[in-house]
Amino acid sequence: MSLPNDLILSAKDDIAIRQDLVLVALGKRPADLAIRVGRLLNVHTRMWALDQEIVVKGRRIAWVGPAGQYKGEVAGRVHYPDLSAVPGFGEVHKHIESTHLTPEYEAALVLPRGNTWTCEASHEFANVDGPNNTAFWKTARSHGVPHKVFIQPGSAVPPSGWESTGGHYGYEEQRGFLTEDLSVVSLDEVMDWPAVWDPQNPAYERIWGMIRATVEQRGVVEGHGAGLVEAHETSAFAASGISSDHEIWSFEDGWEKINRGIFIEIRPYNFPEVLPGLLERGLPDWCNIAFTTDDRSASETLRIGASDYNLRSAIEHGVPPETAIQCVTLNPARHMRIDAWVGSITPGRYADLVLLDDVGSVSISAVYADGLLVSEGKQYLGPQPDISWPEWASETLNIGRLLTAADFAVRAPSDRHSVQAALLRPFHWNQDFLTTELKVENGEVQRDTARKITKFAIIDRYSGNGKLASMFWLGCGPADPDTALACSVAHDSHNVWTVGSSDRAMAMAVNHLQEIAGGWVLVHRGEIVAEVCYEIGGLMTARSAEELDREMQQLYSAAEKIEWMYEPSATKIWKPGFPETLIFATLTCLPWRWVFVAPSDEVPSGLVNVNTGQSHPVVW
Ligand code: HPA
Ligand SMILES: [Mn+2]
Repeated sequence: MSLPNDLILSAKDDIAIRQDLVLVALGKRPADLAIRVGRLLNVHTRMWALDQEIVVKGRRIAWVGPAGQYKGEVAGRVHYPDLSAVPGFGEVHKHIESTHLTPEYEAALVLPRGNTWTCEASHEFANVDGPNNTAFWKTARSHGVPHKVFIQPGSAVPPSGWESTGGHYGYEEQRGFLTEDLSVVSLDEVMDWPAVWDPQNPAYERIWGMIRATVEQRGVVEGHGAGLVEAHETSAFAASGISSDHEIWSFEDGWEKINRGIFIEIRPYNFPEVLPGLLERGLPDWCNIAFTTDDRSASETLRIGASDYNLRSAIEHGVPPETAIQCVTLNPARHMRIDAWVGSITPGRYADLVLLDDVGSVSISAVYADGLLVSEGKQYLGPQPDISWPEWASETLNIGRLLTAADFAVRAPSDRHSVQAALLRPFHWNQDFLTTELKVENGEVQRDTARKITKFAIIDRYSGNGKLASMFWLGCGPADPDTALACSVAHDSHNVWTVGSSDRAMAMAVNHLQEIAGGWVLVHRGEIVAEVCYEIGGLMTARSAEELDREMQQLYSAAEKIEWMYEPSATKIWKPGFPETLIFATLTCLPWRWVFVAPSDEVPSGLVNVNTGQSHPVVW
């Protein structure tokens, strides 16, 4: 009798799998494997049980209990007497796109680090190709990859009412996604807060349509509540039906939200500000807390780890290991309503185990996912399919023409020797943009490197009409002459951005970016000195983490030869040196106000206030 392959979760297949598991659990049908471990953490009781056996059929757990007591037949047995088994680690909020690897290579990177399932916050790829987003995220799993991706279609598609991208989601789209199969579980981070509270906002109908479709299908509405801390704001955030927040930047932020029923998803770089307060208060119940990655590049993951790093860091901050393990397993699984499939080592769930030789330091000896031994140490042993991604995934930059230096000129009103100019910084969260006076030469407004003022441009990569907007930014970009950096990762619309000390270098960088179908291009003193290919969606590459890291290291070393301008800004993730975090400087969600977007009829200059809808010329 053939069983479904149990890869893409459908209710029909799940029932067939469970009917078989019932008979295996009763010993009436044979099992495939018995994994005997020194001890096993039951995350439902937060207690260890000694000398346990996990009996596996197919990809699932059929039976768990004291070693030797299972009465059915078992085809194979393995025994790890000195290891502690904990459930596979899950990510409740992660943009796999930010690893910049396609899902089959993400799996090879994160499985050895204990991460066996991920709730993919997919507004990134969804803004590149909205119609194919769910198909994209099911492809690797359909090829048998044992890392499970639970798909969260993006509410931020497009991210604000003043942007248009490769996707446009509303009620009908979200209803369709949620009825496809069980792998689509929620609505990705609702983060356009003005579109939630303000009926006058142009995206109000669209956002509430997506929320309604999610509620209708009993999905989870995920949130992004950066800067919403005050009682009325957090009450409104919770009252909307938004169920979580991962933008927890302070203890007060997390405390105000968790006390209003909001599930808090804490990222490791926020641990120092958030965890001590929770521990000092002796928080007795951590079930409404998860630890999660959000965004982490392949290079950073190779350097510090994946979910294992999140767990290790929380333990180092004083969270008891067993409680911390619940925060990366059962808590996020329950929050996302997928705890029937992942989050614990119990019958019916996927056979995902992390075998630790030391719990406190999260030292991983081996990982099982779907009942398969997928890693020993850092060595990935699982399937590595060679997926030939279709053109809708690999040809996604549609600027439509080669650009010239003249395209980047900011022209002054006639007969002016100087103008007033609007300035933004990376992560400029002030009520107003900055203003300054800039010189005019031959009718064009000039940069002022001495005051760290350079030009930043956003190029529409979707319409094919080759439109772009340029303005002046403070405290970022290269000081060296004829130098520019271009990238096709521009959260969350993922147009193309470039920052540079000459219009010629900016045009050169963007034109080469078009040749490599997306990624990074660095031009130094008029020469292309480094490139990194993100050929899938302009966001990811179908290569190993190690291969991508080698290319990133070449970019970093070329960038070290350049003087990068810097001014502190509103967040600690903005640092001196190579401005890699500029990929996040084009966000248009909370807590931004004035933002720079690709030009449109509504916002021809690209400069708009997402709270008020007010736009403004970049010079006057
Ligand atoms: N919030 C909003 N957009 C994003 C994030 C985030 O945490 N990460 C990547 N895009
Ligand atoms: Mn967010």
